[in-house]
Amino acid sequence: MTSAPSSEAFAAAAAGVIAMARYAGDRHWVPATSGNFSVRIDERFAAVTATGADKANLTEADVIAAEISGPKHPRASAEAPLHLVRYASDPSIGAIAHIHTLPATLLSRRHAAKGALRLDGWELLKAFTGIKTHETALDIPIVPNDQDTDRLAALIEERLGASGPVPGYLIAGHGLYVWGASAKDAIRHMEAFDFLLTAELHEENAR
Ligand SMILES: CSCCC(=O)C(=O)COP(=O)(O)O
Ligand SMILES: [Zn+2]
Repeated sequence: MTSAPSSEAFAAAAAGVIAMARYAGDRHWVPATSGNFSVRIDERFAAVTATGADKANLTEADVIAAEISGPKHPRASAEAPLHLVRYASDPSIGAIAHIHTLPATLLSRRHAAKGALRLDGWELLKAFTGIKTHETALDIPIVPNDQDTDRLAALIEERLGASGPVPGYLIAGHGLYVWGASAKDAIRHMEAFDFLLTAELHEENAR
C-alpha cells in the first residue's frame, strides 16, 4: 500500500523543482517549453514537472508527485521515466535537471558516434561533487535519442552502469541530464556543465 507524501513534503520538493526550472529559464536553457526537473520527496515519490509546462515560468500547479516505481502519471513529463529510474538506481540522487542548452545539444550530435564526450583538465571539473583536481578525465555518456522514453531510460541505466561515476549524460541532438544530492547541487552542476561544454565547443571549433 503506497501512501501519498504529505503536503509539506510535496511543497518543499516542488520549491526545489521551481528553483531549478527558473534558474534554467533565466539563462535560456529551456527554450520553447523544453526541459524537465524533479526533486526526490522520499523513497517512493518524486516531484516532477508536468509535460508541456513552460519551465521558465513554472508554478506549483505545474509540479506533480510521481511514484518512483509506480504507474505513469498522465500529466507527468514525457521524460519522467528518465528521472524516475535514476532515483531508483542511485539513492544519493536528490534532484535531477534536464536542459536544452546549445553547447550540450551541438556537442551531443558531434560526438554521438563515439558514445561519449571527454571533459579533461578543466579547473571547473571541481564544481562536480567528489572531484578534487583538474587532473581528471570524465567521459560523459552520449546515448541516441528515442521517443520511447521507457526504452531510452533502460538504455541509459545500462550505459551509466558500465561507466565510471558521472554527474550527467547527453542525449544526441536533444540535450543534457544532470543530477545532484539536492536542488542546490543540481543547479551548480548545470552551471558547471554549461561552462565546460561551452569551453569545449569553443576549443574544438578553434582547432
Ligand atoms: C518542446 S521540447 C520537446 C520535449 C522535450 O525534449 C522536453 O524536454 C520537454 O518535455 P516535457 O514532456 O517534459 O514537457
Ligand atoms: Zn528534452
